[in-house]
Amino acid sequence: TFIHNVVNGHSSATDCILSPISVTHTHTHTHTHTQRERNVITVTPWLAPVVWEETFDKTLIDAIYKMQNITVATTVFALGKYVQFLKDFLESAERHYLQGYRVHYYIFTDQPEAIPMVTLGANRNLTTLKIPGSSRWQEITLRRMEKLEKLIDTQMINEVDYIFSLDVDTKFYGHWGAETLGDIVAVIHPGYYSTPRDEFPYERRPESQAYIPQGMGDYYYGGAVIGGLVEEVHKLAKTCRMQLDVDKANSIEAAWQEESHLNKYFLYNKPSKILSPEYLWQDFKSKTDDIKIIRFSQVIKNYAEVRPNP
Ligand SMILES: CC(=O)N[C@H]1[C@@H](OP(=O)(O)OP(=O)(O)OC[C@H]2O[C@@H](n3ccc(=O)[nH]c3=O)[C@H](O)[C@@H]2O)O[C@H](CO)[C@H](O)[C@@H]1O
Ligand SMILES: [Mn+2]
Repeated sequence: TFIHNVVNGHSSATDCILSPISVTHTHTHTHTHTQRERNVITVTPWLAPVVWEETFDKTLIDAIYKMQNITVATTVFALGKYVQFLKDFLESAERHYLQGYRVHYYIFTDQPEAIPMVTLGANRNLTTLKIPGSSRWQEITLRRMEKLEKLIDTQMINEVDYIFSLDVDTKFYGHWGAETLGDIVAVIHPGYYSTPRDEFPYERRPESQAYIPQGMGDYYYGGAVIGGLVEEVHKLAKTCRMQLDVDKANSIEAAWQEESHLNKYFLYNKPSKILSPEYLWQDFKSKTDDIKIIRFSQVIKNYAEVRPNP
């Protein structure tokens, strides 16, 4: 292997993503001035890998997954003005996302006629699913769990192996391959990867089903990427949907809608693999030394212009 890990931190509770187990990566071949030190975790305290550049061997991973002839469903929601993001999302996915794998995009939209013509590669398909629009953006993101659950129920169990649910206001800039596949996969939110745990924007009101008490929680996960085996993602979507229903009945909406419920779910059902912020960056943020490559990123958007309500 081309990496050796030097574990030099404490292995106790997680206060901050950079501190729980500090792992320093060093190339075995020494290049003195180009080498940048990273101080990031590559495995969680429950022994799930955190995927960063240089922690995996792409050729070896492809050798494992190519043999399995897998299909990866990819769901994306584009309602209201968010249809404008589809072209860049799809074109960049066709350049970088799971190249060489069977990919089936499912696009939920209120405007099927607005879906751009994008030439898809071999073994890549796209299905459009018409759903009603909404005058509240919160309602749109909240409904993703229910739609995901129903989609898996109705057409996926026998057709698809893995699934990713992705935000549409995004673009791929670099390799996103089979190293992202796992039983149940979360991504670390780029805005909070070096934030102390007690400052994570979890839902803090006990009245909500998404409640996470101070002192608890592992990481702050982004709602823009959820992935895993179809059965596992179904369980996640169904659980979150039921919790969202309870909140709705109690007239409470979690701080960050379905993202809050996702974080609650992952507190009690640990992800088996975690994607580093290389897999969910934000275009307005400049690259830090820990990030060697930006693979997928939120584009800059004018909230007031694209969302149906403030
Ligand atoms: C980086 C990240 O993790 N972003 C999360 C964050 O803010 P974001 O600012 O990323 O939320 P957002 O406005 O992108 O909404 C999430 C997604 O809902 C869809 N959409 C939304 C509004 C609309 O009018 N039309 C439409 O299609 C679209 O697929 C979009 O990508 O919090 C949201 C919930 O509060 C979601 O959890 C997002 O995933
Ligand atoms: Mn987004």
